[in-house]
Formats: sequence, structure tokens, C-alpha cells
Amino acid sequence: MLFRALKKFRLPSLPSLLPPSSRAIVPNSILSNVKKNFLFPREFHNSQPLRETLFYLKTEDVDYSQSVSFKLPEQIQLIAKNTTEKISDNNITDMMISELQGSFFIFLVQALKANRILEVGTFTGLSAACFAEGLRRLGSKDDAKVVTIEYSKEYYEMAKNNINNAGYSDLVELISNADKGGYIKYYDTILERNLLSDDGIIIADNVKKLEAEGKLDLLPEEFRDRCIISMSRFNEHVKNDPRTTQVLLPVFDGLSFMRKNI
Ligand SMILES: C[S@@+](CC[C@H](N)C(=O)[O-])C[C@H]1O[C@@H](n2cnc3c(N)ncnc32)[C@H](O)[C@@H]1O
Repeated sequence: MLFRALKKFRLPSLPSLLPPSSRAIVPNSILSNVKKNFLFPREFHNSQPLRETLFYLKTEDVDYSQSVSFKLPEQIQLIAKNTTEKISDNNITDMMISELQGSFFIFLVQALKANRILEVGTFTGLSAACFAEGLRRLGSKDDAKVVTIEYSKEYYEMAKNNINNAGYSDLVELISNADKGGYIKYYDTILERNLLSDDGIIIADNVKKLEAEGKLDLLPEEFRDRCIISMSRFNEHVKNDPRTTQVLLPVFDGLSFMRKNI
């Protein structure tokens, strides 16, 4: 599961999920990406029928969309290439956002005129680079920044190299953290601490309703329950929260957009 939130933060302070070094820097932000990689065991990732049902967009539709959408800059495409070269396990590289999603994120940062972006779950830095590219295309102000946190030391190191090599280190602050909190925790922390500014947006990724696809019974019960529980619990939590308004779009892996009711 992947949690993304595109948001604008309000100070005074950042939640404890960020280390002290980053506490002063998130007035307007995008929070992105908590992927719960443990949700699907390897053997299920490798099951073709399941993969087809989990990733329900047809390849030709995605290819067509990509062919008529603007391309990711070469230096960002290289991050995706390096990731698949260095991590040969498809189950892991599947965590990476698609090229099309990367283009969408650049577009979104520009459209929202985001200035500060907080991403939870860097992986190898592809989406962070896209956020940074969006900031750059906006003609980023002095305080514009992507703060991205990753709890895996290995991915953190890979991301650091990728971001440096792609030339975004001036815009991206990488943080290695140990907090394994889930979607609800991050979401509540942001709202309770009033970190989301009035025009900020939270995006949660990988929140599509798996059981609607009818093939969840391919998974053993324990995994089935965990998938449904964690995703639908989050969706329901937000749906029932009077503080925000949510729209869940059936795109990519299920992208939910939330904004504060003001
Ligand atoms: C789906 S991947 C993110 C995809 C990525 N942003 C990209 O560029 O394609 C999710 C990442 O989040 C990390 N992660 C999961 N939970 C986290 C948490 N609570 N704090 C920090 N990182 C987390 C995982 O280690 C993994 O690298």
C-alpha cells in the first residue's frame, strides 16, 4: 500500500514523525507515500492472474495515455532505469510509481503551485525527483523544498544517489527515519497539529478497493484481511471525518484526494 498526500502545511511545528532537523521547514507541503510492502507476499506478486486483477488498467490503455502525455525528463527516467537494474526483484520494483504517475505528479505540483512537499516513503527517489521537477518548473522560490522520509536504510542510500545524480539535491531533503506508522496515523497527525493549510491537499495512493475486483479470494485469508482492513479502514476513517472532504479516483493504484473543510 502506498500513501501519498499532497498537502500544504502550516507551522508552528512538525509532528514527531519527522526528525528535529526537518521540523522548521514545512509550511506548504506535499506528503506522499507510505507503502506497506508487507501486504502481498512474494508468491502472490508473482501470480499472473492476481497481478492482472490487482493492477486493473490494461497495459495498452496505460501505454496510450503515456504516449500522448508529456515525457519525464531523461534524468528522472534514469532513476527508474537504475532502480530496475539494481533491484532485479519485480516484487520490489513494482513499488515504484509508473512513468505516467510521475508525469501526473509534476503536473499536479505545478497546478497546485505547491511550495513545500512532504513525502512519506521515498523508495529510490523517483517521485521525489518528480515533485522537485514540478517545483523547478514553477520557478521555485527560495524556501521551496521536497522533504522525503524513508525508513529503509538501503532505499534511503539509493535515493540519495539518485537525487544527487539527477541534479535535484538543492530541492530535496532526504530523511532516514524509523517510524513505521500507517496511513491513519499520518493523516490524523497532520490534521490534529493543524499542519494542512487551507488550500493544501493530502493524497493517499494504493487505496483502491481490492475486493471489488472479485479476486481477493486468491489470497490467503490473513493477507486478504490485512489488505482490506488497512485500505478500507483508512478510506472509511476519512469518509467519516467531518474535518475533510475526500474523493477517491480509480486511477493508478487508487488515488484518494483530501482537503480540509474550512
Ligand atoms: C511504494 S514505495 C514508494 C514509491 C516511491 N516514492 C517512488 O518513487 O516510486 C513505499 C516506500 O515507503 C517506505 N515506507 C513505508 N512506510 C514508511 C514509513 N512509515 N516511513 C517511511 N518510509 C516508509 C518503504 O520502505 C518504501 O520504500
